[in-house]
Amino acid sequence: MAEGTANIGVVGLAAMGSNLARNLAHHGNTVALYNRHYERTEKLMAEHGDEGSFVPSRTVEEFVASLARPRTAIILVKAGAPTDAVIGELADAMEPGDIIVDGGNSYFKDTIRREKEIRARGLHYVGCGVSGGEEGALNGPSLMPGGTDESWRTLGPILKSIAAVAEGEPCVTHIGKDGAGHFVKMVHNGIEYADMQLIAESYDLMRRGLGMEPGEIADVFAQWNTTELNSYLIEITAEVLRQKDDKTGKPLVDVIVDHAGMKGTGTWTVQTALSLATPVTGIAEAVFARGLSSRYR
Ligand SMILES: NC(=O)C1=CN([C@@H]2O[C@H](COP(=O)(O)OP(=O)(O)OC[C@H]3O[C@@H](n4cnc5c(N)ncnc54)[C@H](OP(=O)(O)O)[C@@H]3O)[C@@H](O)[C@H]2O)C=CC1
Ligand SMILES: O=C(CO)[C@H](O)[C@H](O)COP(=O)(O)O
Repeated sequence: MAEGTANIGVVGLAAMGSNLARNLAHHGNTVALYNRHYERTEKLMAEHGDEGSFVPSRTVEEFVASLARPRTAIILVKAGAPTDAVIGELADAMEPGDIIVDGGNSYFKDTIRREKEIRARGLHYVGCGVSGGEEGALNGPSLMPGGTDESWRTLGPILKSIAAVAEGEPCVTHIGKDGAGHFVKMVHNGIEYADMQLIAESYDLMRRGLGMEPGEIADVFAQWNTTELNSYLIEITAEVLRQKDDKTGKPLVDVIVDHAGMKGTGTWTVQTALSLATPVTGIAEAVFARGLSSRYR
């Protein structure tokens, strides 16, 4: 197959993939682009195509041909069957030595299975946790890649070029083989569940226990954000509590339903902890609270 000029590709151009592709382009990478429905690719090119070097494609074959060897493609699509579908298409078009990276929130046991299947075809497979949400994907995520040492040699410099920087160091390290990266991302998300539950319960104590108004509680969170409690979640909690509903003028928090969805990473963390006899009581309570919240409609 012909060799292209892009040193990295992104498959899946929704919120995460489009921002990660832009981040890669901002840091001097030539980025191949592919999405199942071409409209997303067109939108990214129309709105941000002038931000760096992009090579858009309409088909997987065209996408793979636009990559330089070893061809390296990061997938950011829905976890589960969609990820398997995209891996299958890419593996059919790629050649031995090429690298498939799954940046989605895949279950680590799926990653172990996929790594074995892909290795048997002579390709490298890297499950890579991506943390920081859409904002992080654009401006600097924390990255948790697994996979082989060989794939890390190609991928490492690319990931270091786009990662967040803390204390002078890029927030990326080679976590270990096969599913190690997604295992760490799963536990990271479990901790995030517990953190969000702590925030929700602190709000509830102030609101129902002390009878404070959302604006007053926002001030408390904003003050906490100037102390050792400083974090992105505390910062945006203050912002969220200040939002008003356009229609009623009431605090938005009083208008929206108290229903928190979940995609599964917190549940996987607790299931894994149970099987390892490791207590993660705070995370378990957070998962139960999200389950209970699903009764509110
Ligand atoms: N959002 C976030 O804050 C974070 C998300 N993640 C993970 O990153 C991944 C991407 O997240 P996000 O950007 O929110 O996108 P979504 O999880 O909403 O997935 C949408 C993308 O998946 C593609 N897709 C869905 N089904 C298929 C399929 N069968 N075949 C091919 N492509 C398919 C869509 O293509 P099409 O446009 O054609 O429908 C689209 O590009 C997910 O695994 C998510 O869990 C990780 C960290 C943070
Ligand atoms: O991975 C993430 C952050 O790190 C995403 O925000 C993810 O969507 C969170 O999952 P859930 O909806 O289950 O809380």
